[in-house]
Amino acid sequence: MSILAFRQPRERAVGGSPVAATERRPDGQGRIEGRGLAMTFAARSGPVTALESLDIDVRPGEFLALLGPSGCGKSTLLNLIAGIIKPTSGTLTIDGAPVKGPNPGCGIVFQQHSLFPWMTVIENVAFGPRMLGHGDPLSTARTFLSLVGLDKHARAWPASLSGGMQQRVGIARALATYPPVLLMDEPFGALDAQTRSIMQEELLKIWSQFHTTVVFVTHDIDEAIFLADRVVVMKTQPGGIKREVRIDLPRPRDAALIKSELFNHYRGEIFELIREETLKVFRPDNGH
Ligand SMILES: Nc1ncnc2c1ncn2[C@@H]1O[C@H](COP(=O)(O)OP(=O)(O)OP(=O)(O)O)[C@@H](O)[C@H]1O
Repeated sequence: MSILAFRQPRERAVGGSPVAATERRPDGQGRIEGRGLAMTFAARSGPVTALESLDIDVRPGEFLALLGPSGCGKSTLLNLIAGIIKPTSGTLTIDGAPVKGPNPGCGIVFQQHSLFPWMTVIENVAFGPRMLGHGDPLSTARTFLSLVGLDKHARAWPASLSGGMQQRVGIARALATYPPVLLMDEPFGALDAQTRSIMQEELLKIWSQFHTTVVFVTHDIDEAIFLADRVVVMKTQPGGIKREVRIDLPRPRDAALIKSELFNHYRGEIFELIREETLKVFRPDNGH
């Protein structure tokens, strides 16, 4: 599949107005549907119900952020979508096909750089296309390294790159198989504030070319608002969805947006939602 097939498909940011997420993905792929999802872990101290009765729909090409207090099940939900773990009950499909295990239709980027240290940067990015038997893995890898601005570092070892550069390689690697879904678990959590802000803008630029469906886990309210079409705030004990907040900020977005009145409004609303849930953990008898 050509990289051009996904280039700026139908987004017309006329007057900066947002476009419906359903229009974004020309091939209509990347739809995630979860119904009645529950996940109970058998921990040493007894069963831990991480998620219960969770329904989720993510539209093709949508950018969804998951926010919530620590332990509310964000990573668990991401791992279910990735097929890394199986739900205790409920159904989960991607483009109508049940998720039965890890599938190449999901690219994954974790917080800690998960590059293979024994492979050069370009070999890391070529790994997925090679495993899937795609035409010319090295040429694909070069294309994606160029997309994240690291083509000059193709022959470098991962350890010689900064944290931000390693995460860019991680994004290139995750996208190099053209997955309809990109799952990101606090990918910028270990970066300093400035690098993080630039990485967020870079991610949106890349996304504007592919419109891969993104599910992005973060603890950072500003990051979630800046990136997402929709922020899902999760609740604790057991984990589920508390509220969804649609982010009607114009695209394309740049860092100046975080000073706007509307951004501030979303920040306040989401802060209160998360605070309510966090208080339940710290003051369980308080009735909050
Ligand atoms: N493999 C596991 N075995 C036992 N319990 C687990 C396992 N994985 C997660 N849990 C528990 O499930 C709950 C949800 O964990 P999860 O990591 O999904 O939360 P989270 O919202 O991603 O947290 P954080 O924001 O701190 O990363 C927690 O109580 C956690 O201890």
